[in-house]
Amino acid sequence: MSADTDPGCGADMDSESPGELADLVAAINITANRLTPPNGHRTQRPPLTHSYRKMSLQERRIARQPTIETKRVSITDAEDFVQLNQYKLKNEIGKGSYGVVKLAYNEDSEEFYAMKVVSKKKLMKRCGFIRRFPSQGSQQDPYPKAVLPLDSVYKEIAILKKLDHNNVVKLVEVLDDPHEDGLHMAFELVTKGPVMEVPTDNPFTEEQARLHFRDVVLGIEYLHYHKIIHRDIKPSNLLLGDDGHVKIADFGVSREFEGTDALLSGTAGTPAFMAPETMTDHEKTFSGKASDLWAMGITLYCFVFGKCPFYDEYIVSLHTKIKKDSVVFPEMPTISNDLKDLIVKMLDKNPETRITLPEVKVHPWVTENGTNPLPLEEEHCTALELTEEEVKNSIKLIPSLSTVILVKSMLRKRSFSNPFECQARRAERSMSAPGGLLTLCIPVSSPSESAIAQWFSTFHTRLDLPGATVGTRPRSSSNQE
Ligand SMILES: Nc1ncnc2c1ncn2[C@@H]1O[C@H](COP(=O)(O)OP(=O)(O)OP(=O)(O)O)[C@@H](O)[C@H]1O
Repeated sequence: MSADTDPGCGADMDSESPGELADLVAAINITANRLTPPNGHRTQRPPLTHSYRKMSLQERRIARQPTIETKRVSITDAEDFVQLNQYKLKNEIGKGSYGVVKLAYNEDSEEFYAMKVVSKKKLMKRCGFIRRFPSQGSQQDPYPKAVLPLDSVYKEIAILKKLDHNNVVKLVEVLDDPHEDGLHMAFELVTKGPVMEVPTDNPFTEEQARLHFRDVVLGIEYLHYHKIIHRDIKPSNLLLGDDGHVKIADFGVSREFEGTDALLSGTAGTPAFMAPETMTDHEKTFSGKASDLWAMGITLYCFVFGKCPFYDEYIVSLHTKIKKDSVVFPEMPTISNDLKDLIVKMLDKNPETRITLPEVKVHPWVTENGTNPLPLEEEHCTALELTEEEVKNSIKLIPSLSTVILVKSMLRKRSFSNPFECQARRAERSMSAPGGLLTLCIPVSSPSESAIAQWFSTFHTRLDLPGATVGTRPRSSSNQE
């Protein structure tokens, strides 16, 4: 939704509703057993517990597949879908300011995705129109390059490609054929859609709000750690997955920064969620991190009251309220003093004294007085590691063709000698450096490929001896010794 046209407190989903989307996905009879149960309604969320959070943190340690970039696209229209390479595009499930989002079935992976479809021509026209009518007397380009709509989509793609976190939506594939108008972005499907439509008469309980807010905190910590300011945090950009976890979406106005924080200027995002310091004149810079924290505070308020704390249908009056008015807590529903304390600290008009993310993480409301701490930054933000299971099954992770050739050769020759080394070199080395040569004889009757590879990988990593040569003998000869 565009920042210029809507203060952002209204619901902006006019396509399939979240419950309908889950039903729709489940109803499509292709891979029913792999999909969301038909009753994907909000009230059916699985209970979230602390151990659940621990489990998914371990799960996410497995690195995701990198985003695929496809430059050749074939599009054919069928009766009730459009075939786009391996994707069948079906119903529209959402609308953004730059295009629509469709449910897409990938015939290769047999999974559903959310396909954002953008018309490059329309985006170019939009900026062309603005370029033809510069504001009167202005010497400056009224639409600086960084915010050209098409550029901002490519910027969004560049950012999304780098991200791999449980609480951030994943961009799976970008299909961008220079000869086609449509730019397609396949995202993982987050079946329940926006976590909340604002305004609503059914806000979350404090417990529900805490669960979702903690996900947002982790997602934002990950983004800030990777030097990205989201700039448009609001409930409609927080998508709820089948597993009850929230994922941050829509990086259309995000910014990358260098150093410890972004020094931003100008307005971006959704007016009702914008921090007071962002509404000053354009030359003044402000902290990107602090502005994300403000938007998180407004979001938390929406979670428990179902409406924004500052609202006016006129942008100028809205800005005045955001800059001048104090936060008012309605009598109903009543919320705890800890939660009030957190919201007030997040909605501190002064970005210098506003609560920071590390402080939010240890706030008593967030941690339930320290009984439910959030993981440390290094536990969920740093580069992904192998899980114990992956190390155990290292045969599945053979990374290079040369390793595969090595194992195959060992199987064929029943020898652990290096197949890439020529006979002569091997002989030369064994003659010249007999002391450095280690020959191991192990009994092998009929080793399986995986057994040899597993043994080899364990042996290889433990031994770590340059020039070590490993040989095998048939069991019979070994038995004779
Ligand atoms: N990965 C996804 N899974 C499920 N639904 C999605 C997904 N991504 C987007 N949607 C749906 O499509 C809608 C539009 O998303 P999109 O990101 O295009 O627009 P937006 O959030 O309104 O942002 P903007 O207009 O600022 O680009 C979302 O509100 C959501 O309902």
